[in-house]
Amino acid sequence: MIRRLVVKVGTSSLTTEAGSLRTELIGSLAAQIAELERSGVTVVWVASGAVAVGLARCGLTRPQEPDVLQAASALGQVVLASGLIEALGAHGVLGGQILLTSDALADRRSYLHARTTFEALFRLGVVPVVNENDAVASDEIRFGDNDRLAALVAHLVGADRLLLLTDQPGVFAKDPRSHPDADLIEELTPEAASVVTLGGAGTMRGSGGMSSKVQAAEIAARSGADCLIASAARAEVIVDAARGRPLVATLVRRRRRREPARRLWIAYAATPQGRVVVDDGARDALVERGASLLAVGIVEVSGEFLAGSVVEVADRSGRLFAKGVVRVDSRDVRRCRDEVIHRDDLAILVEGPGPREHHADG
Ligand SMILES: Nc1ncnc2c1ncn2[C@@H]1O[C@H](COP(=O)(O)OP(=O)(O)O)[C@@H](O)[C@H]1O
Ligand SMILES: N[C@@H](CCC(=O)OP(=O)(O)O)C(=O)O
Repeated sequence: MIRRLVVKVGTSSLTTEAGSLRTELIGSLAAQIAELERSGVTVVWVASGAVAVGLARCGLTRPQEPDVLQAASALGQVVLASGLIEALGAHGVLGGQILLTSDALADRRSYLHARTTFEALFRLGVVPVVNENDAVASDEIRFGDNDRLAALVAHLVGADRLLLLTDQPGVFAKDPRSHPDADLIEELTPEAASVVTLGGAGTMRGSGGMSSKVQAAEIAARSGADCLIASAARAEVIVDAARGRPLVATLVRRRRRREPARRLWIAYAATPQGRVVVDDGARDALVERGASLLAVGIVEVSGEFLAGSVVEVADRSGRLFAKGVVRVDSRDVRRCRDEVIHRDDLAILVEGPGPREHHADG
């Protein structure tokens, strides 16, 4: 039995084509969350649909300019959160809303603040209903999709499991909408992932599609949580996923070690402002030995960035293998005598025996 669960339900499940809430499904999800809460499992409910609901209220459909989508979220979020909180209330559970932006988790201080608030809500027996703060998030700092947000929240609260509920029973070898005979992938190992083709969002309303769920599962796995991708419509899906009962779904197993939240943010939430290309020696030092990046190993710098920005790190063949926070402006990189990226600010994106095994959680 797990202790903490983050459940994320997508727009395609929570809203109808016409952009209203699916109240019956929401009621059933709320009943399951209430059942788990009563049996001592702490649940966070990440819910999408603010934009879809808001657009419908204005008589609009996607696609729209970003500012219109942000404005739509302002209309839709209150409806979405009230619908969910009311549904929880019908089962005797309190719900409270938390709206997050990626910089809230990037900055150490606000990360700790957010964590403290989640913990206080848990102590009060309140289920946090979470979404991105779409109305104020700028393009640069947006998570962009709630799958990733849910994975970073799973890390923040130390969840043992992340459950991504959508309109499909899991990840298929190909998009089941265009390939109805595609096989369901029961466990997404790196080998299995190599045969999967991920299409875009299934509906006009959903945004992330299956590829953002697979990326989110990877973040969860790296932060110590198993991830299940399953159908929101399957009866008792949340309860069965929490209790480890048999379930048609796609599982991505957790890795042995949790990574620090800041490094997960660098790897997955931050928008890179530039790129450095390094030689093979520097690549090996970073990946195999967990070293910091020194100027001597850098062969090319592209983009203009300031100290403190996140940049991509690629090898000579152009393969992106890390991201990190630079300590110098782009024009000073070559002259830098200290670390250009300190090892603590570096996220390695490829498998290797290196730094990830050595760092405690942040
Ligand atoms: N390989 C795949 N396996 C399963 N679904 C896929 C795959 N590739 C693309 N999809 C699409 O992803 C959709 C789910 O993503 P999305 O619409 O963003 O859902 P949500 O709103 O629940 O986040 C599915 O309806 C499906 O059409
Ligand atoms: N924050 C947005 C959700 C964006 C999103 O990730 O949607 P989905 O792919 O349906 O989970 C909203 O509430 O409309």
